[in-house]
Amino acid sequence: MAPTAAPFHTPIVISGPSGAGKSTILKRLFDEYPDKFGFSVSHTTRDPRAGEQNGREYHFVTKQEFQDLVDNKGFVEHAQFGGNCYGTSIKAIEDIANKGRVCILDIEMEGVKQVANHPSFPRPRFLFLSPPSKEELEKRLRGRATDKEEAILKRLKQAEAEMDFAKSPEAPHDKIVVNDNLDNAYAEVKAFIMGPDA
Ligand SMILES: Nc1ncnc2c1ncn2[C@@H]1O[C@H](COP(=O)(O)OP(=O)(O)OP(=O)(O)O)[C@@H](O)[C@H]1O
Repeated sequence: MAPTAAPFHTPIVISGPSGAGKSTILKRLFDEYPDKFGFSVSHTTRDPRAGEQNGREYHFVTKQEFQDLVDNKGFVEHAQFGGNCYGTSIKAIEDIANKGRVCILDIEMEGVKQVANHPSFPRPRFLFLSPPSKEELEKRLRGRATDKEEAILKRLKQAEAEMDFAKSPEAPHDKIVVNDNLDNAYAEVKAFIMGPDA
């Protein structure tokens, strides 16, 4: 009898404005299903901080190594923040799938576009988490109390771009969940993520 192939788990891309509730909902999902999901380990050109281990928090690479991966189309998405490069490699996603887990990618709008347009990477499933309104998003960002005023205003401006993109015809999302009531939003996200082949 032919050996049975391990079930293939299509990765899930979750995006949405900062403050929409992605971390809150993913934490709940990982707590409920501790062995089912995984985040891929990203590459970065920034230096490791104390306590960080290569291959655990990040794959720490040189600028040249990073560029080689870019040139070889080894990243599904990559970007620069604060002078350092960050990217999600195909191999890092496969590493999660090879453990029999569903890879969850929590990425922002530009990354979503890159994943959707990648020349060889199979299309993942795209989920967009939306706040109920701009006013509520602002309330939550302020309530979270992790950012200074300037950062909050920047996040709100970026949120508008994310929301406009989600409504545009080029958006790849298979599902949009509005995070109004947390329990309802969690149930909807869970239903999307668990089916059809998770
Ligand atoms: N349905 C909800 N009702 C009320 N508050 C919520 C709801 N969902 C999340 N929150 C709160 O909103 C704030 C933002 O949520 P969270 O940090 O999960 O957002 P995020 O999308 O992960 O943002 P970032 O992309 O910046 O990490 C948190 O303080 C969280 O507790």
